[in-house]
Amino acid sequence: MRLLIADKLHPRAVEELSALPIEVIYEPDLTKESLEERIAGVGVLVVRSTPVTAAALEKAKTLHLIVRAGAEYQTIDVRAASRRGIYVANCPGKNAAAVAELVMGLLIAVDRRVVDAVTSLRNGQWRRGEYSKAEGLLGKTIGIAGMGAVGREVAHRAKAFGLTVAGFSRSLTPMKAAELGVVHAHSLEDLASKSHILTLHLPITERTRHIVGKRVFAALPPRAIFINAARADLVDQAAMREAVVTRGLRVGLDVYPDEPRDKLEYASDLFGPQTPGAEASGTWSPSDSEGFIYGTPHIAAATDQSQLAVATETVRVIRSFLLEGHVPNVVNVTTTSIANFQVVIRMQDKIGTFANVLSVLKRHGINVEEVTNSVFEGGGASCAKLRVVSRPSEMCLQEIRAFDEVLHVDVVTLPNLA
Ligand SMILES: NC(=O)c1ccc[n+]([C@@H]2O[C@H](COP(=O)([O-])OP(=O)(O)OC[C@H]3O[C@@H](n4cnc5c(N)ncnc54)[C@H](O)[C@@H]3O)[C@@H](O)[C@H]2O)c1
Ligand SMILES: O=C(O)CC[C@@H](O)C(=O)O
Repeated sequence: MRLLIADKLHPRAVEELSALPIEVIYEPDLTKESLEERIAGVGVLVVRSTPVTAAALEKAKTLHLIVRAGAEYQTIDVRAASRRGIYVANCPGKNAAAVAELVMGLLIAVDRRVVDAVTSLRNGQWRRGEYSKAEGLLGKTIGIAGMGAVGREVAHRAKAFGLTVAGFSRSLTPMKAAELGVVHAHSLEDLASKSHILTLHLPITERTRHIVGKRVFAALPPRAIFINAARADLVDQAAMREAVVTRGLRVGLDVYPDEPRDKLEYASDLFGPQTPGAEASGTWSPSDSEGFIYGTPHIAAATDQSQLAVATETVRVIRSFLLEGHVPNVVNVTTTSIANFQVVIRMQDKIGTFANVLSVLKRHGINVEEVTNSVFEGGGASCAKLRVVSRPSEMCLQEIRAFDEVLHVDVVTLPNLA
């Protein structure tokens, strides 16, 4: 089988994958288009940000598994993969610490105007008075939207800075919030109204797209700090820029709506003055009462620690698939079965017995949803468990029992498996 790594992956993982019984092809520069040309004949695909489209999957006749070496998987057409019976797995939480570290970095950088202070020193200036006006973090409240892997890492670090943590998240109940030591918010606006700092750690979905707009910014106090190291499309960009001008919002970003993929240039007016008509110049820096935007070029997950943790998890997923037939972190296998009954069949482990049982079920119009089969020591007998939607009739069961090789047949109503 062939394994194609279509993005940069930590060298240690490439080495470990090469020790598995699979031919490893490392092509980190593949793009959406060139992947379509290279995917034929591949059994396992590893990607980070290279998109996997339905068009590529059309050509992926031998593909079994796609591993996204990262947290989310929206760059993969998961529906198209599911239609073709291809597993999609990810590496949840493995880069969370690195993202949280950058969030804390952006937070302090924004509060202390570190970037402008350094720029000023680089220009030969000593503007100590101007850069001595930070508000400080101790005693403030940070609102965390999305208390998943990254959100919790941020909470942990924020507490060490003496911040009160408030959280809003889909499944965060007041009781769970109390257990985590965070103030519970029942909505994003409620969270903003309780916070001096708002940081986003939500996934992008149809429900969360542009979830942060005018009302959320209006609920934040003037001069609040806003951090987004999650996804740009969570935010109404125009509303954010307006809040910078009208409410002195101070912003730290790692993600952008128009991130360049294969270029080294990024022409943007985001980091200059936001006031309409104000001229940007190389030496412009915000006054101490002005809002502003700082940014990093989508590097939150890019620490060596994080890349190694993600790569190690990628190897674990592939090794488990190849050696045990099990896919950890799979995201596209249904977890809710429509089966209502389990047919338990003990039989002699002989060629054709199982096929005979299936042909009886087929004749009686019964579709099998899930199957497990265990072989007993010595190899003489096996026990198959077939999950089905409708209860097989007595006649159907009698036909199965009539085979000499069938030792016992039982039907159990799910989820009562005793
Ligand atoms: N900048 C980067 O390099 C970088 C790196 C890693 C992750 N990320 C992004 O950070 C985000 C969070 O990552 P994570 O690993 O913590 O994910 P996660 O799945 O562990 O956490 C997401 C949290 O959001 C909550 N949530 C989902 N939908 C919600 C909704 N509609 N309303 C309220 N809460 C909702 C979930 O319950 C969960 O607690 C993702 O968007 C991810 O892509 C960015
Ligand atoms: O691979 C990367 O560096 C991007 C990471 C991040 O955006 C993710 O979704 O995990």
